[in-house]
Amino acid sequence: MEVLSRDGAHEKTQKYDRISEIKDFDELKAGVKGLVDAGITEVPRIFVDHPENLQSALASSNGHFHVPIVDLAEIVKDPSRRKEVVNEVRSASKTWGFFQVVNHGIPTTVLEEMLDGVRRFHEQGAEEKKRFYSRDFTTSVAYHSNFNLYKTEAANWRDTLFCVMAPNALEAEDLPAVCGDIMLEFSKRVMNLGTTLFELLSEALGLKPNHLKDMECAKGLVLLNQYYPKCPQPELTMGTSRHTDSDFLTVLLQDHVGGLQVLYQNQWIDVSPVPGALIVNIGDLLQLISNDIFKSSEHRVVANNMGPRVSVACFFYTATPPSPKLYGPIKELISEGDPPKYRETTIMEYVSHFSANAKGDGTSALQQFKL
Ligand SMILES: O=C(O)CCC(=O)C(=O)O
Ligand SMILES: [Fe+2]
Repeated sequence: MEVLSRDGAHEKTQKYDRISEIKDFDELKAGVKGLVDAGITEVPRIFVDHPENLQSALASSNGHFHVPIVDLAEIVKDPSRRKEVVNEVRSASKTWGFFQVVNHGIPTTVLEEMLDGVRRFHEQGAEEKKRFYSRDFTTSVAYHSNFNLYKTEAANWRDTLFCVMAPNALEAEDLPAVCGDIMLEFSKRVMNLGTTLFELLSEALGLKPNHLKDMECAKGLVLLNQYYPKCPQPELTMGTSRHTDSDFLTVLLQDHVGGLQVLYQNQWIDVSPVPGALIVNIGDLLQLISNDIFKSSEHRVVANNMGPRVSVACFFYTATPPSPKLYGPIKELISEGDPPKYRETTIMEYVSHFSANAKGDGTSALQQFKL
């Protein structure tokens, strides 16, 4: 018998044939939802996380801190308020890397119908979903559980429907029938909101309103339609392990269940559901091009036994087809006193490093691009 290392992680992976259990799970093509539907009452060991991750998950959320809320109606009603809104966006993007937006122009009915559509997709028959099951991220539509299933030490209690909505327009018939129409409607509106957000973020960096848009930050949109089934032992696993987002910017729609947390001043703070609001967070690529002025913050989702929980993470970046553009710290933000902190990269190169490192332990791929 192999002598086990004292390192708990190693010990855990050596005690059983983890890869073959992962394969068995993956080959069912029914996700975590499939396990729950099959009536499991215990979390299978491929999902069981390290005690240190779970302990801090339970001891979280200090009521002193709240993610900032930015009211976008101000800039429509009274253009003279724009400067104050830009200041709020700057301050939130530098410190939290997260804020919520209200009065963002997307009707609540569209948000609710989108969440319902994602729920319908994940709750339809297993056979229907299986047709979309894939780990090929160069396709436009793929359903799977845990994009990094074969890399992490603990799988997450989550299934995902991945859809590349822009720059190449999809037709309703390319998308799952139960949610295609609402995805197209929702994406169109999120693209419009993205334009407004990138204008505000450009101004917050002291640049012309079109700067980030002209760099094609708002050109590509990927939807990660997340489904977190009710978990029989939420104290043993995570919904989404700690991570930063690899994109420029994420607009996140969450339902009423809660469980999203952001790391702020070394504490996990709940990003509580606010009816009708959308969450906005800075991704790694925006941290890179802003030369660390904006912060891509770690966040995670705890598992729950109230579920299911549904969310839609809208990633702004051009993933498919890959953009040949090189991205580095923006020239206008660089001076003798503020030299570039990162080397240039393409989105594809960055995302490849990110995925290779997506082990669920919060290690940032940005470090590898530091000068
Ligand atoms: O489900 C959520 O609220 C967050 C998901 C997330 O962080 C992601 O997809 O990157
Ligand atoms: Fe995320």
